[in-house]
Amino acid sequence: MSSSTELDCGGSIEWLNASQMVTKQVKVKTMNLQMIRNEFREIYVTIKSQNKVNLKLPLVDVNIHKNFVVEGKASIHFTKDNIRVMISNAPPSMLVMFLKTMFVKLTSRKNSPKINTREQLLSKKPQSFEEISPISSKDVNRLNSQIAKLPPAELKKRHILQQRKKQDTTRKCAKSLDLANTKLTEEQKEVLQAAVSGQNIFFTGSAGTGKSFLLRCLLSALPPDFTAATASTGAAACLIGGITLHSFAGIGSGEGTFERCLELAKRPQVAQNWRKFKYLVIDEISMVEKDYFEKIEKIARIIRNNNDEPFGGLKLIFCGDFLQLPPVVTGKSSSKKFCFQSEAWARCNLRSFILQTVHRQADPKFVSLLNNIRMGRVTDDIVQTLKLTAKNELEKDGIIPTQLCCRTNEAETINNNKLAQLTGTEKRYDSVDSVSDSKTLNDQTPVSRVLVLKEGAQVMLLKNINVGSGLVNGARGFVLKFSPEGAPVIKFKSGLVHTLQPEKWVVKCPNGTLLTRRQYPLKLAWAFSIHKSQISVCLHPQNWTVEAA
Ligand SMILES: Nc1ncnc2c1ncn2[C@@H]1O[C@H](COP(=O)(O)OP(=O)(O)OP(=O)(O)O)[C@@H](O)[C@H]1O
Ligand SMILES: [Mg+2]
Repeated sequence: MSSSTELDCGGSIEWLNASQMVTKQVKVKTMNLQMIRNEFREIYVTIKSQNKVNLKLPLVDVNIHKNFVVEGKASIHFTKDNIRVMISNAPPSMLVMFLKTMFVKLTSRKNSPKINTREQLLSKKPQSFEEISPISSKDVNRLNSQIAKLPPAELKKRHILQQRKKQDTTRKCAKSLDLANTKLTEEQKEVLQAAVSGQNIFFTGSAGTGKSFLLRCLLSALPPDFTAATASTGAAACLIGGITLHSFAGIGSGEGTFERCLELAKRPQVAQNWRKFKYLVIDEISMVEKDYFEKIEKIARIIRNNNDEPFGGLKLIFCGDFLQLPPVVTGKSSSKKFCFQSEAWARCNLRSFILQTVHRQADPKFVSLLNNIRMGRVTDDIVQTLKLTAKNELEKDGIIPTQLCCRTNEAETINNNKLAQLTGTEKRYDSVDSVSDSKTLNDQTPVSRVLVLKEGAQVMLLKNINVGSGLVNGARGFVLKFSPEGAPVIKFKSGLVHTLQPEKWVVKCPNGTLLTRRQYPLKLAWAFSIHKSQISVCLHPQNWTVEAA
């Protein structure tokens, strides 16, 4: 893995003339950028790509564009040499660290005493280049003292700009670049190391041990163009910014004969998908069915023309908890098995990790109770503790516990009945979709095409609007009224009253095109299916009071 002073990526290098026109361009599949310093402590960036490029550019004045850094893209313009390096396919968290280090080193260097050319020529120091050290506390102190020296007006301007930028980024890319800054625990780090070093891994752990959290960190440490980020359900895929395993695999439900499935997978677009990736990530793997798993494993070997390695040599990163959701059983086949029961799973030779620390709940007694139930161990003590909760007050500020149902249509019936019981006028909101009648948008966004509300309707928020004030995915409340413009005004359980605006969801198709849906981020929440609740509220379960159906 690259350090924060080195970056492996793809991209191109452009030579510009005085009017900033590109006079020469070299495109490369892979290149290596590294920050080094010479005997006079001047910083250079080396750019190397096999036989194609070998540059050493002084890091004195650069313009950095980093709007697409979450996608692993950025550009660095070395103004002195008028060379622009277009970076793509960089692991986003590495790219963030690299650019951050470049910024800190550049700023702290600006303050250091300069040695002029004459002094350099006369110097007796032997010529040397060494790797630059990662950001040190010295660099940070230098940077801070420089900021402290700024006049108050400039400081204020910077602060406002920073705040605005922060809000923008949070809204634009919730998948967070801050992941680069977050502290993984030792057990999480071990998984990350194994994955980025190319081992086939499966990591599991009980609810709240940070599986999804770690997976998002992991995805940001892998090259996006070579990583197929998939999940067994649309909603889980949406949470990691990926696509469903079914749309990636391209064999429909996988229920046809193997020959038929192979035929489907050989379609050019699908086959290209199977060939171009290096890593296959599957979240919520427990919901992937055995026969389906076996089929795609064999198909991968055939299409990738590599029969010796599991999945034809793809590096595998599987995540999920087999003690949570099993594969969805449809009417046709009632005896579906877990994918770990397949021969293909054994062939994958996965290194398994079990995350132990629960991050979601702080109460050790509650954690232990949940862990016992997870393993099917329900002692008298646990029964007693749970029975005592029957005395808990269920209704709070007009919000009743959400009922969990085994089937989606059961939950829909409850919600529709409750809505019908309200006497107010119905308000209907149609989503604005980039394509009409899209099954993908219906399956992969948590919001429905048509949302019907009334005053008093119990709802759940489906997007993080403002984490600091508790307006998070999973927060519940009820429709207090409709604003003069017709927008729903929600009173949340926390007491906060907020007028909602339509939000945008973006779904990636297997061919890379993006579909969008704009809708109010709400869903009726008197009842929810267990599958939906698992996926919609996994980020903020503390907002839930749940009553079993
Ligand atoms: N290293 C960490 N530092 C701080 N917070 C963490 C860390 N790891 C996980 N968390 C937090 O713990 C909570 C639970 O994490 P997460 O949703 O990833 O768990 P999970 O294992 O995927 O649970 P589930 O099985 O229910 O899907 C989240 O709020 C997450 O941000
Ligand atoms: Mg999870």
